[in-house]
Amino acid sequence: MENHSEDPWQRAYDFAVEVARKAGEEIRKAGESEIKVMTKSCIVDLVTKTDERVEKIIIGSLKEKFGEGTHCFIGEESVAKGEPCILTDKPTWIIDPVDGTTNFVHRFPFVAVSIAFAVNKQLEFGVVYSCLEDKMYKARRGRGAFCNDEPIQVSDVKDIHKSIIMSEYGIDRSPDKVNKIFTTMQKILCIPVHGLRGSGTAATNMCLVATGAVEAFFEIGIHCWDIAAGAVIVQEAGGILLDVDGGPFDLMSRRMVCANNYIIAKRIIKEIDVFTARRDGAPIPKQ
Ligand SMILES: O=P(O)(O)OC(CO)CO
Ligand SMILES: [Mg+2]
Repeated sequence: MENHSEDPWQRAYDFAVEVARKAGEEIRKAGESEIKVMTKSCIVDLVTKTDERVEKIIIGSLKEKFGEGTHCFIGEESVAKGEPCILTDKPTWIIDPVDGTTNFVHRFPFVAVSIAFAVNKQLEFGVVYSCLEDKMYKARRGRGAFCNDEPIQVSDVKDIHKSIIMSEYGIDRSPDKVNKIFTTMQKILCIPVHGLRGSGTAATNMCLVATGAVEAFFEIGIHCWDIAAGAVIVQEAGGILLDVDGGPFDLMSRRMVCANNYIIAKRIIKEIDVFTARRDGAPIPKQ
C-alpha cells in the first residue's frame, strides 16, 4: 500500500506530469487541423477552442483523481470566463493549458502546458511541457529540476556582457506601454548583452533560464498561470526570482524577473522602466 504521510504531494506531482503530457498530445493533434481563432480582452489577446478544451481536460482529470471539492483551481480560461483568480491557503492548481496561444495559432514552434501546485500559498511543484519540442520540464520544491528526467541547472555566467536575456512584448499596445517596453529592451541590449530573445511563451522562457541556455527572463503583464510552474523550475535549477523593482517576487503581481543569479538580476533591474499591471484577482473596475 502507498504511504504518503511523509510525502503528501508526490502522487499529485507524478499525476501532473501525466496530465501535462496528455494535454500536450491534444495540442499537437489540434495543431494538425484548422485552428479557429477567437479574441478575449482585445484583438491581439487570442484564444482557441483548444485552450478551452485542454483546460477542461486538465481540471477534469485532476478532479477525478483527487475528488471534487478537495482542491482549488486557477485556470487561465476559467478566469477568462469569470471564475475567481484568488490564491488561498488551500491546495490550489494553477494552470495554463496553452502558454503561447499566439504561437499555437501561427504554428510558431513553442507552445507549453503549464501546471503548478501551491499549498499555503507556497508553490510545491511545477510542470511545463513544451509539447512541440516534446520537452517535459518539472521540479518539486527541494528536489531539483529536470528536463526529460535529466537534471538541469542555471548558467554560471556573472558578467552581464556575456548573457542572453529574454523578454516579451505582451498584449497591451497602448503607445506609452509599448514605449516603456522598447525603452527597457533598448537599454538592456545596449549594456551590451550577447542577445535579447523571446520564445513567445513565458513558461518556456523560464525553462530556458533553468537549463542555462539564457541568463534571465523578465516581463510585466504576465499572469500567475504563465509563471507559477516555471517559478519552481527556475528555483530548483539554482536560479532566483525577484519583482522587477528588486523587491520580493509576488506570484499575483503580474511582474517578474527570473535569473541565474542576483548579479545578473540586479543589473537588468537597473534598466527596467517599471510600470504596474492590475494584480491577478483584483476587481476589474467598471467602465
Ligand atoms: O499564450 P498565453 O497563455 O496567453 O500567455 C502569454 C503571456 O500572457 C505567453 O506567455
Ligand atoms: Mg500563458
